[in-house]
Amino acid sequence: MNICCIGAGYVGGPTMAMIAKKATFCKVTVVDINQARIDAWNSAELPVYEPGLEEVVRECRGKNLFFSTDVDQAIRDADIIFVSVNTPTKTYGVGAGRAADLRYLELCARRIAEVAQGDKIIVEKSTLPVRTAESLKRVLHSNSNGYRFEVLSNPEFLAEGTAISDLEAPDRVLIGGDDTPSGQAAVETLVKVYNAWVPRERILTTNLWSSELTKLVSNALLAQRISSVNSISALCEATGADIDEVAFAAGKDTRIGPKFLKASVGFGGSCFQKDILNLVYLCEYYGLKEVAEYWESVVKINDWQKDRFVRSMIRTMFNTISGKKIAVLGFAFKKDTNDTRESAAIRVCASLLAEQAEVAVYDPQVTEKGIRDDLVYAGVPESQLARLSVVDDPYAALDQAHALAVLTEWDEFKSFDYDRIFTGMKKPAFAFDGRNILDRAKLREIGFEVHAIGKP
Ligand SMILES: NC(=O)c1ccc[n+]([C@@H]2O[C@H](COP(=O)([O-])OP(=O)(O)OC[C@H]3O[C@@H](n4cnc5c(N)ncnc54)[C@H](O)[C@@H]3O)[C@@H](O)[C@H]2O)c1
Ligand SMILES: O=c1ccn([C@@H]2O[C@H](COP(=O)(O)OP(=O)(O)O[C@H]3O[C@H](CO)[C@@H](O)[C@H](O)[C@H]3O)[C@@H](O)[C@H]2O)c(=O)[nH]1
Repeated sequence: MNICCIGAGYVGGPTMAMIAKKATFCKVTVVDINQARIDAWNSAELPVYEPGLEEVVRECRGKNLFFSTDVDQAIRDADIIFVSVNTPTKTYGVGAGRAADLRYLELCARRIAEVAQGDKIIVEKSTLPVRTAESLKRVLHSNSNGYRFEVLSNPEFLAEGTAISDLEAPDRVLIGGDDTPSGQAAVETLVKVYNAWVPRERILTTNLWSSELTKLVSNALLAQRISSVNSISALCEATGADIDEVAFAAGKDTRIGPKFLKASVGFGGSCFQKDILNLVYLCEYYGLKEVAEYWESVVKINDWQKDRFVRSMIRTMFNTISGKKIAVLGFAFKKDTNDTRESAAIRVCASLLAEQAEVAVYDPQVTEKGIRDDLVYAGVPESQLARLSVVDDPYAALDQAHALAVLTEWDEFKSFDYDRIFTGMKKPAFAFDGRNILDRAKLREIGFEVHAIGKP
């Protein structure tokens, strides 16, 4: 079976690598218009950092896994075409700041219709608004040369940093298709691919719209848990309760469950905010104002939590951080990834720079260019960026700093030499733990003044 995936990003690359590894009867070609990205996939330095990914790619690349910029040829050769292009929040026109920008997806559909020389199964891998499959079918069939295109929805649930284990043993694979004989046949073809390693009972099949909506709802529910626990973290700080104790005890109720209740400086990542705003836009479109407001509050609490963290830093440091050096530990939106999209660190660093702090960032995986680009995109002016430094050595970031702020939960931060760090810092030495990973008792013993999320 020939599989093509359009879009060699965080999802397309790892997902197709896993299909190539497990469904060895498939030849998988991942294509992209970004030459640099494809070159990187074909090199020793993959464009995506994921534990375990390199091994899978090394095992399959050149055998049944290929990366190419020849989009047309890959489309022509394929029986199944996954579309895994970016679907960012629209920044212009109607729905700006909320709706999903579907222009890349539509371009793919038009290209497929134009160059295909046979019937194809088209799989929506990107996260999309409900009923996108309908538009996709119209674009495909209005431009086809008489060939049939069966459209399926197969949203991806992998989380970054754990992509390989998530793909290897997914909680579920979801496939939505039309309730017609040809639609169901297409669903069965895709089921066969996943069933090469995923037990059949974990492969759920639904109609197209349920599948598309489930993806948005899953992310909304996950993000809602974080905003819920973050909102309570503020109440904990006010009352003397401890958010980790509260979340642990509440999560012991099997109806609530223990996962995704970790208070933090705020959730980030390319998906949660984008997908909730997409859901909000859909609700507004269908006239469901109250439902839209309900879900939008999840994003509002998240922004409030990031701002609350910065306000607390400023208040604690005698109401001014102007000219003070602040060491920021971690810029990625979570550990074990080099991805910074919507990372809480962006808003926090932008605010610190606006307050005229000297910000020194250390992240084990994110490049200086990535960090500067993010801050420029966030609107930080050049004059303020002059006060930003990005260093490879965490101890250099911390030397002579007035405060440290943990913004990503990288494991290595736990084992730093805090005695040495304390000696090199200005006094009082402040530690603001936006991830609750530091050993507060030990740091206090050393002499730090420690502030954590939702802690007395
Ligand atoms: N990142 C995640 O963890 C994750 C998880 C689940 C779902 N998703 C969803 O998957 C989709 C892709 O996300 P991503 O993080 O992989 O995005 P990405 O930006 O990393 O990758 C998308 C790729 O598509 C390419 N592309 C765009 N238009 C193209 C075209 N016309 N022809 C060929 N290539 C084209 C881009 O060059 C880019 O390399 C999004 O809808 C996202 O919401 C992402
Ligand atoms: O208890 C928690 C759990 C997560 N986070 C933060 O939430 C964000 C998102 O984390 P996570 O969900 O682990 O990573 P993503 O890669 O964004 O994955 C989410 O978004 C993907 C894209 O749609 C989905 O496929 C995944 O199922 C969904 O978990 C990160 O900033 C985390 O630090 C918390 O603050 N507290």
